[in-house]
Amino acid sequence: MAATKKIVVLPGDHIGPEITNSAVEVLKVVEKRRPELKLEFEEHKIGGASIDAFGTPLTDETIKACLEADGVLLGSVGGPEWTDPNCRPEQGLLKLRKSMNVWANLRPCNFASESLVKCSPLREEVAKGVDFCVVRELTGGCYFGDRKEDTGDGKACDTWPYSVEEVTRIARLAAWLAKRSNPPAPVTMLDKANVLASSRLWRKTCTKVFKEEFPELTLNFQLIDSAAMLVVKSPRTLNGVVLTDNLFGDIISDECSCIPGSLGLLPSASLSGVPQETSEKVHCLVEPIHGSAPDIAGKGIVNPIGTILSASLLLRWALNAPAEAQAIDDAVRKVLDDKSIGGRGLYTRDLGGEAMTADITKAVCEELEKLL
Ligand SMILES: NC(=O)C1=CN([C@@H]2O[C@H](COP(=O)(O)OP(=O)(O)OC[C@H]3O[C@@H](n4cnc5c(N)ncnc54)[C@H](O)[C@@H]3O)[C@@H](O)[C@H]2O)C=CC1
Ligand SMILES: CC(C)CC(=O)C(=O)O
Ligand SMILES: [Mg+2]
Repeated sequence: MAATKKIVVLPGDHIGPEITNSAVEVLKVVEKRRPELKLEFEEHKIGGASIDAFGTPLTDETIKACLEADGVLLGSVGGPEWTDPNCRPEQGLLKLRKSMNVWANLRPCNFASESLVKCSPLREEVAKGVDFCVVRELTGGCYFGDRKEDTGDGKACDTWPYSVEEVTRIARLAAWLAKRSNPPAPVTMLDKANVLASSRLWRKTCTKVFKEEFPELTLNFQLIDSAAMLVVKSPRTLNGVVLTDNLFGDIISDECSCIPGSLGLLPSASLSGVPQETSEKVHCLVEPIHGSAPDIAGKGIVNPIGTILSASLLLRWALNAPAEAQAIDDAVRKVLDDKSIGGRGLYTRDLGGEAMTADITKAVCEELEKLL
């Protein structure tokens, strides 16, 4: 009999439940067509929903469930209604990442379908062929450094700590990813080494790791401000692996989402190690890269593709089911390429179309049924 895999689902706030519902529907199709992959879904609260129910953005019970699970699927947290700086929805997500020790956040940026090139605000010849993966350090840096709130003295402060150990492990993971490509992909590290001490530690550590352990790989350095310019001017120069810290990775990946056309398209997977490289349990948390989009919540118009592709990453990284993950990617591509709808694919409003969240989800499920 197939061993049941437990997936913890954390819908979160605003559009969170809409997008996790879509991804769970898609995963249920996989389960239906692959009886050897038995999935059990267990839902918990996080963020504002948890504050409202329990007075805290993340309970110990939810952390325990996530640590015991085979994988965690998160929607999004946050919203303007939670205003207490000492009890914010986002603190729940940061605490979850730290508790699961998921220090590596992989954010692939490419075209889920080549037909999307025409949705890019960039000219076609600039946008086409973009294919890189942002490897963002996720449990260090200024999101986790000591901070001081303004307590009425008109002063606030955030700190930006990194250790050689934290940089070494993410550098090795980026190199491991780069080596999986044929030919091996170049790695571009983004930092602010002309100003920040933590960035200089990153450069020194990455240079050492690549020179001593991966001399066959190319490691380029790019300052983060000019990298932000390259993302819109010549994004293919970043093709390969883009290695960067927590804050820079957060910001640049939202900018990168404009290349394929919408923040709603891009998935992410956060890992506590490389599953193929260790016998220890690797925790895996998947989520779209966007936030809780309060401006469009509850209208049925959210683009669910970033979350559906996150479910694909869950199959790939947490459940060792690469063929099923590929089938989801292929189903998404078919839906985006479906010319039967006004001759231009099935798109939600963020991509200039009229499809509802439910239309996209249903179409992906139907295509997936045919593929599996
Ligand atoms: N991982 C998480 O849970 C994250 C949570 N947040 C939180 O989300 C809240 C809103 O933040 P914003 O800055 O507005 O960022 P956001 O990512 O929620 O939205 C930015 C813009 O993109 C649009 N958008 C986002 N996802 C979309 C989708 N799937 N389909 C169509 N359009 C989409 C929104 O409608 C909005 O206009 C804040 O409380 C923030 O802290 C922000 C980023 C990540
Ligand atoms: C804690 C967050 C809301 C961080 C964020 O914006 C992200 O991970 O994309
Ligand atoms: Mg973000």
